[in-house]
Amino acid sequence: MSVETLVFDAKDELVSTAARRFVDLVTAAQRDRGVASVVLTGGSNGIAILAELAADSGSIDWSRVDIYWGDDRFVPADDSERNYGQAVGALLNSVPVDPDRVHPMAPSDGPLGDDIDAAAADYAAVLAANSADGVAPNFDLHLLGMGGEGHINSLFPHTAATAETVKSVVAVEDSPKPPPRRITLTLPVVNRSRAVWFLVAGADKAEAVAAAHAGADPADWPCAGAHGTEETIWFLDDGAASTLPG
Ligand SMILES: O=C1O[C@H](COP(=O)(O)O)[C@@H](O)[C@H](O)[C@H]1O
Repeated sequence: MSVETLVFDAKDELVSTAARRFVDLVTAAQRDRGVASVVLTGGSNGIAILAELAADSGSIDWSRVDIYWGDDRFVPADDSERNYGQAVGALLNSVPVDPDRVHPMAPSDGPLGDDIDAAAADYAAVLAANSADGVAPNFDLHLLGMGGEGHINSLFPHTAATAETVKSVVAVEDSPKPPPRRITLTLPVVNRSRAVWFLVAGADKAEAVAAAHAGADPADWPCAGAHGTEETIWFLDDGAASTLPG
C-alpha cells in the first residue's frame, strides 16, 4: 500500500490536480472492472472537486459510476447543509449519472421519518446489497475532507462512532460541528477502499495532518485511522502541510 503526500502552493491547484487524477482513477477502474465506485464527501474541498469535475464532465462515463457518501447531515431533504444536495448542485445535475447507481443517505423527512438509527441501518443495508460479501463494497475511491481536530466523515475524536469496529454505518447525535445529527461510514468500511484521498487546505488543519503522518492514535485524531488498501494520498496546500517535517 502506497502513501503519497502532495503539496500545492494554492488550494485551486490542489483541487484541479485531484480532479484530473479522479478522472484517471475512475477511467482505469471502469476499464478493469466495468464500473467504478466512489465515495463522496462534503466540506469545502469535497464540493470544490465536484465543481471542477462538472467543468470537464465529458471525460468520464458517468453512467458507469456507483456513487456513495461517506457521511451526511441528518436534516430535511431541502436543507442546504445536506452533503447530497450540495453534490447534486455542484456535479450530479450536470452529468448523465444512472439514478440507480446514486446512493444518498436518507434525509430526516424521508420515508424513514426522523428515526436516525433506522436511516443508518438503511444505509448499511444499501452497502451490503451492493457488496460481494454482504458487508460493503470495496470502493475504488473514498474522498475525505478533514476538520482541524482531525475528523473525517462524521467521525470525531473520542467518540463511539470513531471507535466502532462492527457496524458499517452509524448515527451520530451530538456532532461537535453543527448540525449535530449525522450519519457516517465507520473506519472499517472507509478502509475497504482501494484508494483513500484526503483533500485538505488551510493552516488550521496542519496539526491534524502532522499527527496523522506521525501515526497518531485514531481515537485522538480520526484522520490517522483512514487508509486505502492500495493507495492513500494526501492532497495538501502549503498551510495544511506547514508543520510536516522537511
Ligand atoms: O462536516 C464535515 O466536514 C468535513 C470537512 O469539511 P471542511 O469544510 O473543513 O473541508 C467533511 O469532509 C464532511 O463530509 C462534512 O460532513
